[in-house]
Amino acid sequence: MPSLADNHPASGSSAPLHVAIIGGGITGINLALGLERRGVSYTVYERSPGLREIGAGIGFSPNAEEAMKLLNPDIFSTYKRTANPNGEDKFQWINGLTDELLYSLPVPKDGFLGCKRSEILEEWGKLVPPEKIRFNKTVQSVLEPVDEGYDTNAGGKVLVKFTDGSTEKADLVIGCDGIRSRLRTHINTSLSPSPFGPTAKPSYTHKFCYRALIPMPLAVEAVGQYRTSTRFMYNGPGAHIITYPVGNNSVLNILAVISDANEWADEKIHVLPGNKDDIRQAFKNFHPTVQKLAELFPEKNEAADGPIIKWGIFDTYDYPLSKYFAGRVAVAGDAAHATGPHLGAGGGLGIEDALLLAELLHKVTKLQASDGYESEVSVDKSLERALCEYNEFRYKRTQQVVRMTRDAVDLFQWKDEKVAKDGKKYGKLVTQMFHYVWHDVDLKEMVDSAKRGLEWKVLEAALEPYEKEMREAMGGGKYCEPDEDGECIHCGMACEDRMYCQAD
Ligand SMILES: Cc1cc2nc3c(=O)[nH]c(=O)nc-3n(C[C@H](O)[C@H](O)[C@H](O)COP(=O)(O)OP(=O)(O)OC[C@H]3O[C@@H](n4cnc5c(N)ncnc54)[C@H](O)[C@@H]3O)c2cc1C
Repeated sequence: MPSLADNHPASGSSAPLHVAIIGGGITGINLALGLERRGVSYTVYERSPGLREIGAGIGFSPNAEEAMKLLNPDIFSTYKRTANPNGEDKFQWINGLTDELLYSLPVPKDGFLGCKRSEILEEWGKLVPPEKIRFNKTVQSVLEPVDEGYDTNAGGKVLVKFTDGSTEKADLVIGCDGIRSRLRTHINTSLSPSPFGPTAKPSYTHKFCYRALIPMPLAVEAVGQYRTSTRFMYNGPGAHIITYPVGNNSVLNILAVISDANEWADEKIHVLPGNKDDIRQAFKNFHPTVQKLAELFPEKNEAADGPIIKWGIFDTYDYPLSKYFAGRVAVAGDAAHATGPHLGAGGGLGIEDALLLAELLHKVTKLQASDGYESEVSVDKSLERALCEYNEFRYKRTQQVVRMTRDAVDLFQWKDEKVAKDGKKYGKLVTQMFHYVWHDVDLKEMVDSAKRGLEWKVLEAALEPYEKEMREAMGGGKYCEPDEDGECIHCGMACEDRMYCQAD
């Protein structure tokens, strides 16, 4: 099937707008590669000295795979090259107390593959031309023409200020700067009066996790060949473990998620020194298979010669943004809608966001270059309309996934024990949730509808001055006001239909 990306040149043509992408994580790099493919000018600003991801696994769901194909076929082929082949095309849940199969959900053929995070990001990063990504650039603030302190010499562009004192200009700034996004704060403040005060902040979900990549021979010794060959989740009261192989079956990715009645010690830091005893304690009443998996976690963080890391799971459920943009600043990925990991959806949603943004921005450049009325609309007005479409098509779905992810972890961790242990009821719920993430969006339809909406909105904006002129030429720009007999009370003309009043 032809890809949307097939319609675009493999980069090159100079475009009349420039986009600043803040953050070189999964979302930022996918967006960069989508714009690259469509010849839209951009620069990525990343605060780290290089593209960095932690040593853990990630699985990309079928919707994410589809979005990759449509964004840029090179994204998809790189993913396929890096991803681990499925042992079996299914996702299997085990009752963690009895070690019996609870439910098995088919995944599309060769789909929902696991990768090493560091590897996939590094490989995608190689596809971005080096001159288009700037490292060691931490955004401090952004200023738009309406903001106090805006430098009027900046020609109406958005100013991006960095902590090193430097400044850059762009027509549009897209914050792909993750769960603790500065750009989200900027938008929320700009959208005043905001229902959530000055920060639409992430909050602690009362779950924390431990993550590790275990050498495969050790994992096989613990739980056997089959259980390490494909994706499994072990559910139980207050905790669950998920495992799947990555790195061409060289390591087993393992994630233990544990419920926590306490508050998180410091909301500004999402990782804290951990202790393997947390894991032992959480799974002490589970089946020996799960206890063996729990034992696979290291006692120490060897690389840092320190304690293992405990990750707080935060999301934007309690304090969401009310809109994903303000003026010419937008957010995408976790910056817009951070979600827990339990449906394996966050990364994929960021890639879907990137697809829509890339397509809409490309459309703006095409409208600007057209010889129709649309080209008379300024770039900034067209961009604001593009962001309206982006918000319209992304807000509902992404917020729904944030909510559903909280329900999913409750299900995995036996909030309702009866349902959690009943394979039929459990299967129905879990299928609904995963299918919502995987299939509830037709990405091509989303892109086409949003582009049609943009075209219409830009045309309306283009015709506005002509309409005004015409109204004025036809009598002051007021419509007739009919009396009971259908005659205008001002000019006396018959006016069953709306028409311009001829009175002076
Ligand atoms: C335990 C766990 C397991 C998960 N498993 C899955 C899974 O299997 N599948 C899935 O799809 N999702 C999964 N997710 C979610 C997924 O990891 C995230 O949704 C995804 O990484 C978000 O990518 P992002 O690019 O939006 O943000 P990030 O990855 O957070 O990237 C943000 C980037 O912005 C940079 N940055 C931040 N602030 C600034 C600044 N001021 N200036 C410049 N740069 C800045 C950062 O350095 C970083 O590089 C999981 C999450 C967790 C916690």
